[in-house]
Amino acid sequence: MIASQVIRLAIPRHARGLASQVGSTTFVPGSLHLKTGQSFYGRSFGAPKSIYGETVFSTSITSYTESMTDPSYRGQILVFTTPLIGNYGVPSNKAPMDKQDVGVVLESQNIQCSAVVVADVAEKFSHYKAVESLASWCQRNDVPGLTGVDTRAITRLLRDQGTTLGRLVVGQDTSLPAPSAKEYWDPTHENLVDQVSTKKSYTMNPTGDVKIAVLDFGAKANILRSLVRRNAAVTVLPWNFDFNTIRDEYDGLFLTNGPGDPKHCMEAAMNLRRTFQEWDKPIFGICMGHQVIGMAAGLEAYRMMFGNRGHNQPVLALASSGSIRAGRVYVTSQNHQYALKLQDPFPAGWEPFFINCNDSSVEGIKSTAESGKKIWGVQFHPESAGGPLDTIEMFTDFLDECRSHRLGQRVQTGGDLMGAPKPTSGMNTAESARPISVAA
Ligand SMILES: NC(=O)CC[C@H](N)C(=O)O
Repeated sequence: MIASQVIRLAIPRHARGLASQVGSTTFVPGSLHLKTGQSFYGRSFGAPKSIYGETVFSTSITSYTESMTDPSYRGQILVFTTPLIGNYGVPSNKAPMDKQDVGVVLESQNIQCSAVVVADVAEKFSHYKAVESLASWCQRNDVPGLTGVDTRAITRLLRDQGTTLGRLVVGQDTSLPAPSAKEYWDPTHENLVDQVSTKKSYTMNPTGDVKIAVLDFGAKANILRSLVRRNAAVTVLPWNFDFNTIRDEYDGLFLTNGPGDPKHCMEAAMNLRRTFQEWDKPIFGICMGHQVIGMAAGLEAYRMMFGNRGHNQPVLALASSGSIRAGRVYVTSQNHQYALKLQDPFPAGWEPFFINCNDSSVEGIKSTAESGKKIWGVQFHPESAGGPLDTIEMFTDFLDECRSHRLGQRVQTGGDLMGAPKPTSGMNTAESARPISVAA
């Protein structure tokens, strides 16, 4: 790659000077510099501030509001491949906290990504629930945006060279030279989970009929909502809380999504390994939660080239369990940069559950029937928000197993986890498990 390569694509004339007027909106120039030397020039919107971040792309067509509030995008400059973004505006983010809702409409209180890059930001928006434009929402959240750039070119670069550190530059700063390679901030060096996880535990829907503890690595609201709406009493705990100290009070354990490199969550994986050994109630994890389950099981997590971000990722089920049938393809919502390594053989007591149809990466793992455990991890997001709901019933499956365990009953509805024999010695023990490790 040529270090000083500059790609000037469709640079609107007004983007080269200071603030200028288009219609009723004032635009200031903005640009995106990549550590690999490429620069893209356009117009800024939202907060007038320059920031560093990890530049990633998402192929989602809708749900920019849900993606931008997903805490797993923390530290990232999010490039949307869909050209027109903002056309349905932004809704009010207030919701009740009750048996149906968890206090927010979107995936968290605020925008979580560092910045957004779009080909064409909608100046006008229209939706019956919209209360403001994308630009004004970004401004209020102190998040900069860049528009008027060729997001196809940026995406092709990121696809070919992998996720790349970037700097989004706004206003006067656009006349400064691009940063040198060593000036780029790398969010993966930070424990981003610690920044977004709750600091204090709290409970939602306390009268629910099944008690679920949630380790919060940066929970999307729709995960909590999906549990609450199925009448679970949900206690959310900080990511590094040792669940073993309170586990007898709960019917199940859930591990959420979360930002950054899973190796920052080793402490949680070590705690969880003990839980596997000493507790036989159901455990379910999504995305970061799935990676932590995998590391605790002795699998390795590695960094993918550009990850999977979008709401159209096909996964093939390799095993049947609950509502999931082996051999079926499910379309899923995803946002991840890391994945568990497919290894042969899998650690004792574990098997692959899903595989990605595009890149063959591991999309899910589960405890084997022989292990007697009820543990599932999925790399994708069954709760969607946004995206398809093909796998939403996995929440029902999990809570059914928790209720069934609680009642000491067997659920006779088929699927290899249903009615599995009681725990034996099939699961990894501290001695047999591989060391917890993360590939560079
Ligand atoms: N959505 C998530 O939980 C992402 C997990 C992890 N941060 C990754 O990028 O792979």
